[in-house]
Amino acid sequence: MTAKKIKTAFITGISGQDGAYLSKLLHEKDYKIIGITRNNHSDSLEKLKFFKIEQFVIMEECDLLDISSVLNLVKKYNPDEIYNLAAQSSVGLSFKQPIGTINFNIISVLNLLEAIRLVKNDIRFYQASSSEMFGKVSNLPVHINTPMHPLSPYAISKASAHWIVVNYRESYSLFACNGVLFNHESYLRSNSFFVKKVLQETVKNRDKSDWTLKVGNIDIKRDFGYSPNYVQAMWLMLQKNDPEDFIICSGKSITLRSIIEYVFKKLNVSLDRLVIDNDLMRPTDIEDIYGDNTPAKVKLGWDYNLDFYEVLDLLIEEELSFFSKSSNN
Ligand SMILES: Nc1nc2c(ncn2[C@@H]2O[C@H](COP(=O)(O)OP(=O)(O)O[C@H]3O[C@H](CO)[C@@H](O)[C@H](O)[C@@H]3O)[C@@H](O)[C@H]2O)c(=O)[nH]1
Repeated sequence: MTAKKIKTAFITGISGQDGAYLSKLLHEKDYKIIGITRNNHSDSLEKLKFFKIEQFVIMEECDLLDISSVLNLVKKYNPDEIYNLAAQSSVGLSFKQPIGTINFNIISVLNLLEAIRLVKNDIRFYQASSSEMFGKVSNLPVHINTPMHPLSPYAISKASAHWIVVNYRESYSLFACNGVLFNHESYLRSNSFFVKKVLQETVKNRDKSDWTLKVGNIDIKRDFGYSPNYVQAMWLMLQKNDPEDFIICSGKSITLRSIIEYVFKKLNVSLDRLVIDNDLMRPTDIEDIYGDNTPAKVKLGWDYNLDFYEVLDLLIEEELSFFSKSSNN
């Protein structure tokens, strides 16, 4: 009997929400995981500690803008798979830091692909691509070939990275693919993002008489899903026989206002607490977007049927439970 080969995976951006859920998934599948962060601070491990898996991940500090560091790391571990989740991932921040966002989100991808091409061209590469790059869409749902009209520096950077991946696949026959993920949430989401901000602030402050929830444009629609299920699609994409890009989404959009109304109702909070703050509006924003997840379901066997209100029920429960634990400590 031959022993099962242990696969090695790099996860860049391991300290984020998706990094933690993907680490958990790969750990359950017996992968050797190399977690790559910009700074190896103890807070990079926070989300891995949530699942008590930090001791199973080898952490490496690497500046993805520095090709020599990337080359050395690839030579050191000879990974089978690279999941590139590292990015300046905030659309809002990208308007304030357009050059930093565009520089990092494009050059880091090029460095990783160059390292694969030069060192070991059978490494399978997953790129965290984004629905943001479709931007101003005139025909919904979005398909993988829908024309792009990016509306932010972040979206422009992700569109460029997306095409770099396609170009390396077509030019050098690399197993490189884009997972075009729409908004996806979880308890581990950073609180600078809309859904987590609404949940965390409301659970924490709802009994304070002077508290208000300040938000930007909430009369727009987005396609929201659940992160633990979305990382499964990332893994499935790298197990296929041939590399291909996929849209990963729920298939439906809902207004941000309806999310606030749902959360407030569940937590008995009056809508008088809602304040629209013009400073939180973006110079441009997508009005409505949802995608077609049929190819992911059919070709990858990806299973996703959650309605976002079901996801919200789950997230409200988790937020309440962790908030009461932290208040009791
Ligand atoms: N963050 C935030 N967003 C707000 C607020 N008020 C309204 N919004 C609106 O809420 C929507 C969602 O914003 P975010 O949760 O910040 O996420 P995002 O900009 O859509 O980007 C996320 O999803 C993309 C697609 O998967 C990712 O590519 C990106 O990295 C990020 O995870 C945006 O239209 C934003 O303008 C607020 O107070 N805070």
